[in-house]
Amino acid sequence: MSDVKTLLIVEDDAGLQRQLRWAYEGYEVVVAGDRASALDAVRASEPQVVTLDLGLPPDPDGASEGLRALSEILALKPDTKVIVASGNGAREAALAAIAGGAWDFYQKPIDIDALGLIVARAFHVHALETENRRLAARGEAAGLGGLITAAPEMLRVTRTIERVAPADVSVMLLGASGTGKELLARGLHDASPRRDGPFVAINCAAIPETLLESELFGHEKGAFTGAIKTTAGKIESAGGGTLFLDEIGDVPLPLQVKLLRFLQERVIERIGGRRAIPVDVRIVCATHQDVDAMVADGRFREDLYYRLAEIVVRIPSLAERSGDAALLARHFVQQHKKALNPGVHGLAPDATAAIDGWGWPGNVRELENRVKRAVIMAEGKYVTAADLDLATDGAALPINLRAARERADRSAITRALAQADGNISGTARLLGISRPTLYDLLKSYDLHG
Ligand SMILES: Nc1ncnc2c1ncn2[C@@H]1O[C@H](COP(=O)(O)OP(=O)(O)OP(=O)(O)O)[C@@H](O)[C@H]1O
Repeated sequence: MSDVKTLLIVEDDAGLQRQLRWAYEGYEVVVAGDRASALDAVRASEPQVVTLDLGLPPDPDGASEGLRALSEILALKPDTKVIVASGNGAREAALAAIAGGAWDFYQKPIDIDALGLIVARAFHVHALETENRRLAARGEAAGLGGLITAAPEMLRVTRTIERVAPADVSVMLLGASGTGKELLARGLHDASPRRDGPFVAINCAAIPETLLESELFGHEKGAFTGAIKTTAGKIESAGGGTLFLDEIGDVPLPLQVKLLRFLQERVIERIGGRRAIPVDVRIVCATHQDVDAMVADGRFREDLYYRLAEIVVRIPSLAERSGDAALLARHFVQQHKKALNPGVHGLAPDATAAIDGWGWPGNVRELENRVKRAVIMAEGKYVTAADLDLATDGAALPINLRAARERADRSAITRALAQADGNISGTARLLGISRPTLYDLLKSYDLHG
Protein backbone atom coordinates (compact mmCIF):
# COMPACT_ATOMS: atom_id res chain seq x y z
CA MET A 1 0.00 0.00 0.00
CA SER A 2 1.23 3.48 -0.77
CA ASP A 3 2.00 5.93 2.03
CA VAL A 4 -0.30 8.63 0.65
CA LYS A 5 -3.18 9.27 2.99
CA THR A 6 -6.29 9.76 0.89
CA LEU A 7 -9.49 11.14 2.36
CA LEU A 8 -12.77 11.02 0.44
CA ILE A 9 -15.42 13.53 1.46
CA VAL A 10 -18.93 12.58 0.35
CA GLU A 11 -21.09 15.68 0.81
CA ASP A 12 -23.78 17.15 -1.42
CA ASP A 13 -23.67 20.70 -0.05
CA ALA A 14 -21.30 22.72 -2.23
CA GLY A 15 -20.49 25.19 0.58
CA LEU A 16 -19.57 22.44 3.00
CA GLN A 17 -17.57 20.68 0.31
CA ARG A 18 -15.40 23.79 -0.10
CA GLN A 19 -15.05 24.28 3.62
CA LEU A 20 -14.05 20.66 4.21
CA ARG A 21 -11.70 20.45 1.26
CA TRP A 22 -9.46 23.09 2.79
CA ALA A 23 -9.82 21.96 6.38
CA TYR A 24 -7.34 19.11 6.16
CA GLU A 25 -3.62 19.21 5.89
CA GLY A 26 -1.45 16.26 5.06
CA TYR A 27 -4.13 14.32 3.22
CA GLU A 28 -4.89 13.94 -0.44
CA VAL A 29 -8.53 15.11 -0.40
CA VAL A 30 -11.07 13.85 -2.93
CA VAL A 31 -14.65 15.14 -2.97
CA ALA A 32 -17.85 13.49 -4.24
CA GLY A 33 -21.41 14.83 -4.19
CA ASP A 34 -23.46 11.66 -4.62
CA ARG A 35 -23.33 7.89 -4.30
CA ALA A 36 -22.24 7.10 -7.84
CA SER A 37 -19.33 9.52 -7.84
CA ALA A 38 -18.37 8.38 -4.34
CA LEU A 39 -18.03 4.83 -5.63
CA ASP A 40 -16.03 5.97 -8.63
CA ALA A 41 -13.72 7.82 -6.28
CA VAL A 42 -13.30 4.75 -4.05
CA ARG A 43 -12.34 2.71 -7.12
CA ALA A 44 -10.00 5.32 -8.51
CA SER A 45 -8.33 6.76 -5.40
CA GLU A 46 -8.69 3.96 -2.83
CA PRO A 47 -9.12 6.31 0.13
CA GLN A 48 -8.30 4.81 3.52
CA VAL A 49 -10.87 7.08 5.19
CA VAL A 50 -14.23 8.39 3.98
CA THR A 51 -16.51 10.95 5.60
CA LEU A 52 -20.02 10.26 4.39
CA ASP A 53 -23.05 12.50 4.69
CA LEU A 54 -26.02 10.13 5.04
CA GLY A 55 -28.43 12.59 3.44
CA LEU A 56 -27.45 12.36 -0.21
CA PRO A 57 -29.55 13.10 -3.28
CA PRO A 58 -32.11 11.88 -4.27
CA ASP A 59 -32.92 11.41 -0.56
CA PRO A 60 -31.23 14.43 1.04
CA ASP A 61 -33.56 14.43 4.05
CA GLY A 62 -33.41 10.70 4.71
CA ALA A 63 -30.54 8.25 5.08
CA SER A 64 -31.37 5.62 2.48
CA GLU A 65 -28.91 6.84 -0.16
CA GLY A 66 -26.12 7.34 2.39
CA LEU A 67 -26.61 3.87 3.88
CA ARG A 68 -26.56 2.37 0.41
CA ALA A 69 -23.35 4.22 -0.38
CA LEU A 70 -21.89 2.89 2.89
CA SER A 71 -22.64 -0.71 2.07
CA GLU A 72 -21.38 -0.36 -1.49
CA ILE A 73 -18.14 1.29 -0.38
CA LEU A 74 -17.52 -1.46 2.15
CA ALA A 75 -18.39 -4.16 -0.37
CA LEU A 76 -15.75 -2.68 -2.67
CA LYS A 77 -13.11 -2.11 0.00
CA PRO A 78 -14.08 -3.62 3.35
CA ASP A 79 -11.16 -2.13 5.23
CA THR A 80 -12.18 1.48 4.44
CA LYS A 81 -12.90 3.53 7.57
CA VAL A 82 -16.20 5.27 6.90
CA ILE A 83 -17.24 8.07 9.24
CA VAL A 84 -20.90 8.94 8.76
CA ALA A 85 -22.51 12.28 9.43
CA SER A 86 -26.12 12.39 10.47
CA GLY A 87 -28.51 15.22 11.13
CA ASN A 88 -29.93 16.12 14.52
CA GLY A 89 -31.78 13.33 16.31
CA ALA A 90 -31.02 10.77 13.64
CA ARG A 91 -29.94 8.18 16.20
CA GLU A 92 -31.60 5.35 14.30
CA ALA A 93 -29.78 6.16 11.09
CA ALA A 94 -26.50 6.38 13.00
CA LEU A 95 -27.12 2.98 14.65
CA ALA A 96 -28.02 1.48 11.30
CA ALA A 97 -24.81 2.88 9.85
CA ILE A 98 -22.70 1.41 12.66
CA ALA A 99 -24.46 -1.94 12.27
CA GLY A 100 -23.74 -1.65 8.57
CA GLY A 101 -20.02 -1.38 9.23
CA ALA A 102 -19.44 2.37 9.59
CA TRP A 103 -16.40 3.06 11.71
CA ASP A 104 -17.71 6.07 13.56
CA PHE A 105 -20.32 8.77 13.31
CA TYR A 106 -20.67 12.39 14.22
CA GLN A 107 -23.61 14.65 14.63
CA LYS A 108 -24.10 17.59 12.29
CA PRO A 109 -23.57 20.57 12.27
CA ILE A 110 -19.93 19.94 11.59
CA ASP A 111 -17.30 20.99 14.06
CA ILE A 112 -14.17 20.97 11.89
CA ASP A 113 -11.75 20.44 14.78
CA ALA A 114 -13.69 17.55 16.30
CA LEU A 115 -14.16 15.92 12.93
CA GLY A 116 -10.46 16.42 12.18
CA LEU A 117 -9.58 14.40 15.28
CA ILE A 118 -11.92 11.56 14.31
CA VAL A 119 -10.44 11.52 10.81
CA ALA A 120 -6.87 11.49 12.13
CA ARG A 121 -7.69 8.60 14.46
CA ALA A 122 -9.33 6.70 11.59
CA PHE A 123 -6.13 6.98 9.52
CA HIS A 124 -4.11 5.82 12.50
CA VAL A 125 -6.33 2.77 13.10
CA HIS A 126 -6.35 1.96 9.40
CA ALA A 127 -2.56 1.91 9.40
CA LEU A 128 -2.49 -0.31 12.51
CA GLU A 129 -4.96 -2.73 10.99
CA THR A 130 -3.01 -2.92 7.77
CA GLU A 131 0.07 -3.77 9.78
CA ASN A 132 -1.91 -6.37 11.75
CA ARG A 133 -3.13 -7.99 8.57
CA ARG A 134 0.42 -8.15 7.31
CA LEU A 135 1.45 -9.92 10.51
CA ALA A 136 -1.65 -12.09 10.38
CA ALA A 137 -0.75 -13.24 6.90
CA ARG A 138 2.35 -14.62 8.56
CA GLY A 139 0.08 -16.34 11.08
CA GLU A 140 0.43 -14.10 14.07
CA ALA A 141 -2.92 -12.49 14.74
CA ALA A 142 -5.35 -12.84 17.61
CA GLY A 143 -7.92 -10.19 18.29
CA LEU A 144 -11.16 -9.71 20.17
CA GLY A 145 -11.76 -12.55 22.63
CA GLY A 146 -8.90 -14.61 21.18
CA LEU A 147 -10.59 -14.66 17.81
CA ILE A 148 -8.26 -15.33 14.93
CA THR A 149 -8.86 -13.68 11.59
CA ALA A 150 -7.14 -11.78 8.85
CA ALA A 151 -10.15 -11.55 6.57
CA PRO A 152 -11.57 -8.08 5.92
CA GLU A 153 -15.09 -9.59 5.99
CA MET A 154 -14.51 -10.70 9.58
CA LEU A 155 -12.44 -7.70 10.67
CA ARG A 156 -15.49 -5.62 9.86
CA VAL A 157 -17.50 -7.75 12.27
CA THR A 158 -14.96 -7.47 15.08
CA ARG A 159 -14.77 -3.73 14.49
CA THR A 160 -18.56 -3.43 14.78
CA ILE A 161 -18.50 -5.45 18.01
CA GLU A 162 -15.78 -3.23 19.45
CA ARG A 163 -17.79 -0.15 18.49
CA VAL A 164 -21.05 -1.32 20.07
CA ALA A 165 -19.46 -2.89 23.17
CA PRO A 166 -19.37 0.32 25.26
CA ALA A 167 -22.99 1.29 24.48
CA ASP A 168 -25.65 -0.54 26.46
CA VAL A 169 -27.56 -1.72 23.38
CA SER A 170 -28.79 -5.25 22.75
CA VAL A 171 -26.93 -7.17 20.08
CA MET A 172 -28.13 -10.06 17.94
CA LEU A 173 -25.49 -12.20 16.25
CA LEU A 174 -26.63 -14.05 13.15
CA GLY A 175 -24.49 -16.82 11.78
CA ALA A 176 -24.32 -20.50 11.01
CA SER A 177 -23.27 -23.01 13.60
CA GLY A 178 -19.57 -22.93 14.48
CA THR A 179 -18.89 -19.43 13.12
CA GLY A 180 -17.75 -18.19 16.53
CA LYS A 181 -20.89 -16.53 17.85
CA GLU A 182 -20.17 -17.38 21.45
CA LEU A 183 -16.56 -16.27 21.09
CA LEU A 184 -17.76 -12.90 19.75
CA ALA A 185 -20.36 -12.54 22.53
CA ARG A 186 -17.63 -13.12 25.09
CA GLY A 187 -15.37 -10.66 23.26
CA LEU A 188 -18.13 -8.07 23.36
CA HIS A 189 -18.55 -8.59 27.10
CA ASP A 190 -14.80 -8.26 27.66
CA ALA A 191 -14.72 -5.04 25.66
CA SER A 192 -17.69 -3.56 27.53
CA PRO A 193 -17.81 -1.66 30.83
CA ARG A 194 -19.41 -4.81 32.30
CA ARG A 195 -16.23 -6.81 31.84
CA ASP A 196 -15.74 -7.26 35.60
CA GLY A 197 -19.26 -8.65 35.96
CA PRO A 198 -20.26 -12.21 35.03
CA PHE A 199 -20.63 -13.53 31.48
CA VAL A 200 -23.36 -16.16 31.55
CA ALA A 201 -24.19 -18.24 28.47
CA ILE A 202 -27.22 -20.41 27.93
CA ASN A 203 -28.01 -22.49 24.86
CA CYS A 204 -31.78 -22.27 24.53
CA ALA A 205 -31.86 -25.16 22.04
CA ALA A 206 -30.03 -27.57 24.31
CA ILE A 207 -32.44 -27.31 27.24
CA PRO A 208 -35.83 -29.08 27.15
CA GLU A 209 -38.72 -26.62 26.83
CA THR A 210 -40.10 -27.58 30.23
CA LEU A 211 -36.86 -26.70 31.99
CA LEU A 212 -35.93 -23.57 30.07
CA GLU A 213 -38.17 -21.24 32.05
CA SER A 214 -36.71 -22.37 35.34
CA GLU A 215 -33.16 -22.19 33.92
CA LEU A 216 -33.73 -18.60 32.88
CA PHE A 217 -35.85 -17.25 35.69
CA GLY A 218 -34.97 -19.58 38.60
CA HIS A 219 -37.40 -21.10 41.06
CA GLU A 220 -38.32 -21.06 44.71
CA LYS A 221 -38.06 -24.17 46.84
CA GLY A 222 -41.20 -26.31 46.40
CA ALA A 223 -42.34 -24.49 43.24
CA PHE A 224 -42.68 -27.84 41.46
CA THR A 225 -41.84 -31.47 42.11
CA GLY A 226 -38.08 -31.72 42.33
CA ALA A 227 -37.55 -28.08 43.30
CA ILE A 228 -35.79 -29.02 46.51
CA LYS A 229 -34.07 -25.71 47.00
CA THR A 230 -34.43 -22.14 45.84
CA THR A 231 -32.29 -21.60 42.75
CA ALA A 232 -31.43 -18.40 40.92
CA GLY A 233 -31.90 -18.45 37.16
CA LYS A 234 -29.34 -17.50 34.52
CA ILE A 235 -30.79 -13.99 34.15
CA GLU A 236 -30.29 -13.31 37.83
CA SER A 237 -26.80 -14.89 37.85
CA ALA A 238 -25.79 -12.57 35.03
CA GLY A 239 -26.69 -9.50 37.11
CA GLY A 240 -24.17 -6.70 36.56
CA GLY A 241 -22.82 -8.54 33.54
CA THR A 242 -23.87 -10.00 30.21
CA LEU A 243 -26.31 -12.78 29.43
CA PHE A 244 -25.67 -14.64 26.18
CA LEU A 245 -28.81 -16.32 24.87
CA ASP A 246 -27.60 -18.73 22.23
CA GLU A 247 -30.14 -20.14 19.75
CA ILE A 248 -32.73 -17.55 20.73
CA GLY A 249 -34.87 -18.76 17.81
CA ASP A 250 -35.58 -21.92 19.78
CA VAL A 251 -37.30 -20.15 22.66
CA PRO A 252 -40.96 -21.23 22.64
CA LEU A 253 -43.62 -18.52 22.22
CA PRO A 254 -44.98 -18.56 25.82
CA LEU A 255 -41.47 -18.02 27.14
CA GLN A 256 -40.88 -15.27 24.59
CA VAL A 257 -43.70 -13.36 26.28
CA LYS A 258 -42.00 -13.73 29.66
CA LEU A 259 -38.65 -12.69 28.24
CA LEU A 260 -40.21 -9.62 26.67
CA ARG A 261 -41.77 -8.65 29.97
CA PHE A 262 -38.38 -8.93 31.63
CA LEU A 263 -36.78 -6.74 28.95
CA GLN A 264 -39.47 -4.10 29.37
CA GLU A 265 -39.54 -4.02 33.14
CA ARG A 266 -36.07 -5.28 34.02
CA VAL A 267 -37.40 -7.32 36.92
CA ILE A 268 -37.84 -11.07 37.21
CA GLU A 269 -39.96 -13.32 39.35
CA ARG A 270 -38.66 -16.78 40.11
CA ILE A 271 -41.11 -19.63 39.43
CA GLY A 272 -43.24 -20.01 42.54
CA GLY A 273 -41.93 -16.70 43.86
CA ARG A 274 -43.89 -13.58 44.67
CA ARG A 275 -41.09 -11.07 44.78
CA ALA A 276 -40.06 -8.92 41.83
CA ILE A 277 -36.28 -8.96 41.69
CA PRO A 278 -34.61 -6.14 39.72
CA VAL A 279 -31.80 -7.35 37.47
CA ASP A 280 -29.36 -5.19 35.52
CA VAL A 281 -28.12 -7.29 32.65
CA ARG A 282 -27.06 -6.73 29.08
CA ILE A 283 -28.45 -9.21 26.60
CA VAL A 284 -26.52 -10.55 23.65
CA CYS A 285 -28.28 -13.23 21.66
CA ALA A 286 -27.51 -15.39 18.67
CA THR A 287 -29.16 -17.73 16.25
CA HIS A 288 -28.42 -19.65 13.08
CA GLN A 289 -32.09 -19.41 12.08
CA ASP A 290 -33.70 -16.92 9.73
CA VAL A 291 -35.37 -14.73 12.39
CA ASP A 292 -36.90 -12.39 9.82
CA ALA A 293 -38.80 -15.35 8.37
CA MET A 294 -39.74 -16.51 11.87
CA VAL A 295 -41.14 -13.06 12.66
CA ALA A 296 -42.99 -13.01 9.33
CA ASP A 297 -44.77 -16.28 10.00
CA GLY A 298 -45.44 -15.66 13.66
CA ARG A 299 -42.94 -18.06 15.22
CA PHE A 300 -40.97 -15.23 16.78
CA ARG A 301 -42.57 -12.19 18.42
CA GLU A 302 -41.79 -9.00 16.56
CA ASP A 303 -41.79 -6.86 19.72
CA LEU A 304 -39.24 -9.19 21.32
CA TYR A 305 -37.15 -9.15 18.16
CA TYR A 306 -36.87 -5.34 18.28
CA ARG A 307 -35.88 -5.42 21.94
CA LEU A 308 -33.20 -8.03 21.31
CA ALA A 309 -31.88 -6.72 18.04
CA GLU A 310 -31.06 -3.04 18.42
CA ILE A 311 -27.88 -3.97 16.59
CA VAL A 312 -27.80 -6.99 14.28
CA VAL A 313 -24.41 -8.38 13.32
CA ARG A 314 -24.14 -10.93 10.55
CA ILE A 315 -21.20 -13.27 10.88
CA PRO A 316 -19.78 -14.56 7.61
CA SER A 317 -19.33 -18.29 7.19
CA LEU A 318 -15.74 -19.55 7.21
CA ALA A 319 -15.87 -20.05 3.44
CA GLU A 320 -16.65 -16.35 3.03
CA ARG A 321 -13.56 -15.24 4.99
CA SER A 322 -10.79 -15.04 2.47
CA GLY A 323 -7.68 -16.86 3.66
CA ASP A 324 -8.95 -17.59 7.16
CA ALA A 325 -9.34 -21.37 6.84
CA ALA A 326 -5.60 -21.91 6.28
CA LEU A 327 -4.69 -19.32 8.91
CA LEU A 328 -6.93 -20.97 11.51
CA ALA A 329 -5.72 -24.45 10.56
CA ARG A 330 -2.12 -23.39 11.22
CA HIS A 331 -3.21 -21.92 14.53
CA PHE A 332 -5.06 -25.08 15.61
CA VAL A 333 -2.11 -27.31 14.67
CA GLN A 334 0.20 -25.21 16.85
CA GLN A 335 -2.37 -25.13 19.66
CA HIS A 336 -3.07 -28.86 19.80
CA LYS A 337 0.13 -30.57 18.66
CA LYS A 338 1.82 -30.51 22.05
CA ALA A 339 -0.97 -32.41 23.79
CA LEU A 340 -1.96 -34.66 20.89
CA ASN A 341 1.16 -35.47 18.88
CA PRO A 342 4.38 -33.54 19.67
CA GLY A 343 6.09 -35.02 16.58
CA VAL A 344 3.97 -32.84 14.29
CA HIS A 345 5.52 -29.61 13.00
CA GLY A 346 2.88 -28.16 10.71
CA LEU A 347 0.78 -28.58 7.59
CA ALA A 348 1.98 -30.19 4.36
CA PRO A 349 1.38 -28.12 1.19
CA ASP A 350 -1.30 -30.55 -0.04
CA ALA A 351 -3.12 -30.05 3.26
CA THR A 352 -3.16 -26.26 2.86
CA ALA A 353 -4.43 -26.61 -0.71
CA ALA A 354 -7.16 -29.02 0.39
CA ILE A 355 -8.16 -26.67 3.23
CA ASP A 356 -8.50 -23.77 0.78
CA GLY A 357 -10.63 -25.86 -1.54
CA TRP A 358 -13.04 -27.18 1.04
CA GLY A 359 -16.45 -25.54 1.66
CA TRP A 360 -16.42 -25.85 5.48
CA PRO A 361 -20.15 -26.34 6.05
CA GLY A 362 -19.47 -26.76 9.78
CA ASN A 363 -17.31 -23.61 9.87
CA VAL A 364 -14.57 -23.10 12.46
CA ARG A 365 -15.85 -25.88 14.70
CA GLU A 366 -15.54 -28.39 11.83
CA LEU A 367 -12.08 -27.05 11.00
CA GLU A 368 -10.86 -27.37 14.57
CA ASN A 369 -12.24 -30.92 14.88
CA ARG A 370 -10.71 -32.02 11.59
CA VAL A 371 -7.35 -30.50 12.46
CA LYS A 372 -7.33 -32.13 15.91
CA ARG A 373 -8.14 -35.52 14.43
CA ALA A 374 -5.53 -35.02 11.71
CA VAL A 375 -2.84 -34.09 14.23
CA ILE A 376 -3.54 -37.35 16.05
CA MET A 377 -3.54 -39.33 12.79
CA ALA A 378 -0.41 -37.77 11.28
CA GLU A 379 2.43 -40.23 10.93
CA GLY A 380 5.16 -37.86 9.81
CA LYS A 381 6.17 -34.33 10.72
CA TYR A 382 3.49 -32.77 8.56
CA VAL A 383 -0.29 -33.12 8.55
CA THR A 384 -1.39 -34.19 5.04
CA ALA A 385 -4.65 -33.76 3.12
CA ALA A 386 -5.30 -37.44 3.72
CA ASP A 387 -4.92 -36.98 7.50
CA LEU A 388 -7.54 -34.24 7.25
CA ASP A 389 -9.75 -36.60 5.27
CA LEU A 390 -9.96 -33.99 2.53
CA ALA A 391 -7.91 -35.79 -0.12
CA THR A 392 -10.99 -36.71 -2.20
CA ASP A 393 -11.79 -33.05 -2.77
CA GLY A 394 -9.55 -32.87 -5.81
CA ALA A 395 -7.78 -29.82 -4.42
CA ALA A 396 -4.39 -31.49 -4.53
CA LEU A 397 -4.78 -32.84 -8.05
CA PRO A 398 -3.26 -31.11 -11.05
CA ILE A 399 -5.57 -28.41 -12.43
CA ASN A 400 -7.93 -29.48 -15.17
CA LEU A 401 -11.23 -27.92 -16.13
CA ARG A 402 -13.44 -30.81 -15.08
CA ALA A 403 -11.81 -31.00 -11.64
CA ALA A 404 -12.01 -27.22 -11.25
CA ARG A 405 -15.71 -27.27 -12.11
CA GLU A 406 -16.35 -30.08 -9.70
CA ARG A 407 -14.58 -28.18 -6.94
CA ALA A 408 -16.60 -25.05 -7.62
CA ASP A 409 -19.82 -27.10 -7.65
CA ARG A 410 -18.95 -28.81 -4.40
CA SER A 411 -18.03 -25.59 -2.71
CA ALA A 412 -21.23 -23.83 -3.84
CA ILE A 413 -23.40 -26.78 -2.83
CA THR A 414 -21.87 -27.18 0.62
CA ARG A 415 -22.18 -23.44 1.26
CA ALA A 416 -25.79 -23.38 0.10
CA LEU A 417 -26.59 -26.45 2.21
CA ALA A 418 -25.11 -24.73 5.24
CA GLN A 419 -27.01 -21.52 4.55
CA ALA A 420 -30.30 -23.35 4.07
CA ASP A 421 -29.61 -25.42 7.16
CA GLY A 422 -29.62 -28.67 5.21
CA ASN A 423 -33.05 -28.03 3.71
CA ILE A 424 -33.08 -29.43 0.16
CA SER A 425 -35.72 -27.11 -1.31
CA GLY A 426 -34.01 -24.10 0.23
CA THR A 427 -30.60 -25.21 -1.06
CA ALA A 428 -31.97 -25.78 -4.57
CA ARG A 429 -33.53 -22.32 -4.52
CA LEU A 430 -30.28 -20.68 -3.41
CA LEU A 431 -28.38 -22.44 -6.18
CA GLY A 432 -31.02 -21.68 -8.79
CA ILE A 433 -31.47 -25.32 -9.77
CA SER A 434 -34.32 -27.82 -9.43
CA ARG A 435 -34.56 -30.28 -6.58
CA PRO A 436 -34.00 -33.35 -8.83
CA THR A 437 -30.85 -31.71 -10.26
CA LEU A 438 -29.62 -31.04 -6.74
CA TYR A 439 -30.28 -34.67 -5.75
CA ASP A 440 -28.30 -35.84 -8.79
CA LEU A 441 -25.39 -33.56 -7.89
CA LEU A 442 -25.42 -34.62 -4.24
CA LYS A 443 -25.33 -38.23 -5.36
CA SER A 444 -22.59 -37.82 -7.93
CA TYR A 445 -20.38 -35.82 -5.57
CA ASP A 446 -21.24 -38.07 -2.65
CA LEU A 447 -22.37 -35.10 -0.57
CA HIS A 448 -25.07 -35.38 2.04
CA GLY A 449 -28.02 -33.06 2.35
N1 LIG B 1 -12.08 -16.96 14.51
C1 LIG B 1 -11.83 -17.88 15.46
N2 LIG B 1 -10.61 -17.96 16.00
C2 LIG B 1 -10.32 -18.93 16.91
N3 LIG B 1 -11.20 -19.83 17.33
C3 LIG B 1 -12.43 -19.80 16.85
C4 LIG B 1 -12.83 -18.80 15.90
N4 LIG B 1 -14.12 -18.99 15.61
C5 LIG B 1 -14.52 -20.05 16.32
N5 LIG B 1 -13.52 -20.54 17.08
C6 LIG B 1 -13.60 -21.74 17.95
O1 LIG B 1 -14.50 -22.64 17.29
C7 LIG B 1 -15.39 -23.23 18.20
C8 LIG B 1 -16.82 -22.84 17.87
O2 LIG B 1 -17.02 -21.46 18.15
P1 LIG B 1 -18.33 -20.92 18.90
O3 LIG B 1 -18.80 -21.91 19.94
O4 LIG B 1 -18.09 -19.54 19.32
O5 LIG B 1 -19.33 -20.97 17.67
P2 LIG B 1 -20.89 -20.73 17.63
O6 LIG B 1 -21.15 -19.95 16.40
O7 LIG B 1 -21.34 -20.16 18.95
O8 LIG B 1 -21.43 -22.18 17.41
P3 LIG B 1 -22.88 -22.76 17.79
O9 LIG B 1 -23.88 -21.88 17.15
O10 LIG B 1 -22.82 -24.12 17.18
O11 LIG B 1 -22.92 -22.77 19.28
C9 LIG B 1 -14.94 -22.78 19.57
O12 LIG B 1 -14.05 -23.74 20.08
C10 LIG B 1 -14.22 -21.46 19.30
O13 LIG B 1 -13.26 -21.18 20.28
